[in-house]
Amino acid sequence: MTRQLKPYLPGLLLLCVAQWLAETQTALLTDWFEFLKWSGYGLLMITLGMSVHFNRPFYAHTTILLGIQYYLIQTYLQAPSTELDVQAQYVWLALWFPISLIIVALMPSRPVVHLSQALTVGLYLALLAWPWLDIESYSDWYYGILIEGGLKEQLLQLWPVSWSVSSVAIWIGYVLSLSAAIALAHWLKLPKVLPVLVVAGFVLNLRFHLPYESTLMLLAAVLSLLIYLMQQSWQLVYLDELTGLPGRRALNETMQGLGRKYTIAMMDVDHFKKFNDTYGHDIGDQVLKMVAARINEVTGGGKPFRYGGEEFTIVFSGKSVEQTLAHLEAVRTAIENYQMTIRRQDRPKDHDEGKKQRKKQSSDDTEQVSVTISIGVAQRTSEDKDPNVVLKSADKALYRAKESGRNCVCQ
Ligand SMILES: Nc1nc2c(ncn2[C@@H]2O[C@H](COP(=O)(O)OP(=O)(O)OP(=O)(O)O)[C@@H](O)[C@H]2O)c(=O)[nH]1
Repeated sequence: MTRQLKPYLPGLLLLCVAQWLAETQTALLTDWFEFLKWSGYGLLMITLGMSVHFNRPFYAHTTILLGIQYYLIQTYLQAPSTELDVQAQYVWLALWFPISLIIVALMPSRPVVHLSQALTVGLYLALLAWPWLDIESYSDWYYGILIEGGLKEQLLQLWPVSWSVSSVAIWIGYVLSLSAAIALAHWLKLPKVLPVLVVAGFVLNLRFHLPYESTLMLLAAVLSLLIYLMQQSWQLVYLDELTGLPGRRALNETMQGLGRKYTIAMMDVDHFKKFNDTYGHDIGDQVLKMVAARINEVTGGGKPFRYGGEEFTIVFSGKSVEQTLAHLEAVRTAIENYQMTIRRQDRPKDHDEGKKQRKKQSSDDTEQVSVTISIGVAQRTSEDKDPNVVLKSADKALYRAKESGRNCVCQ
């Protein structure tokens, strides 16, 4: 549970800090208001530039959405909300923001400079345009539906407390958008900043009455965007895409920072070429993910990496070979004992023939497979001080493990 919540923490923490400042530091905020306001626009420009540079359209769109929302709040919504037009615009803007975020999140992934991105901008601007271009007809419509159409009574009946109708509409809109954002971030693996931004919009609307609330929430939201964008760029550079383990670049940097005592283990999946040839490259990929997941569970303070292909490395800082052997044995046996269920490859390609056969052998459709790994391990010595030399010694020990019949640890 805590692992699932962890990605949301940086953004939520920033939102909490912004709320604390809004509650307690009014005098300080008054003195610094102009600076904070223009910093907000500056950070928006930096985030937009970085999103375009790193080809991250989702981040570019959310930065634009935040910027538009902030500009409209500063320009049009500083009047008391008892003014009917202001209230009508406020409700529309409050709902437009999370709806546009969901639209942007659902757009198919295309490069940042692509016609579809311009169309997406057009779509959310069109959604926004009516109340600002034609406020009179929009207000007539808004109040027509709400008051003459009886929607106000219906909405208020839904609510146990006597809130204003705009609060009820915003609550319903935000609860739906937040559920959609969490579902998208979780199941479609969309950026975790999406729910954080919906929460930011929600809190902003709940506490709109506080002075400086919109400026603080903009700063918190845009800083969250920047943090998530940098985190994603870091992952692109350092993490291996298939297995999610740190890759070769991360290994090289870790090796540069090692002290006087450390051990390096090199490991390689046994007969993996044969496995690929028998079951296909896609199932080979699934096996590599399974192997990486077991290696990632290594105990004893080992740091796992994907060295490349079907080779992995574990670095134990501050440990001798003897201190690591039990932990490496545990990884080796965990992989040996792991049974992966795969679909059989010999199913007939022809659809009708396939159906007939599946009836006959419905439970035979799958097959259990397992793989083993060989491990070579070496530690820093007074002769071998360079981590690259230690790595080469571990590689030689791996070769000996292969020669000794595989599925074992050699030093
Ligand atoms: N599916 C898949 N296969 C990979 C990947 N990277 C490397 N391979 C395959 O891994 C296999 C490595 O084969 P070899 O180096 O000949 O070694 P081996 O068959 O494992 O034999 P031993 O190491 O001697 O036990 C090759 O067939 C590569 O195509 C990958 O990312 N995915």
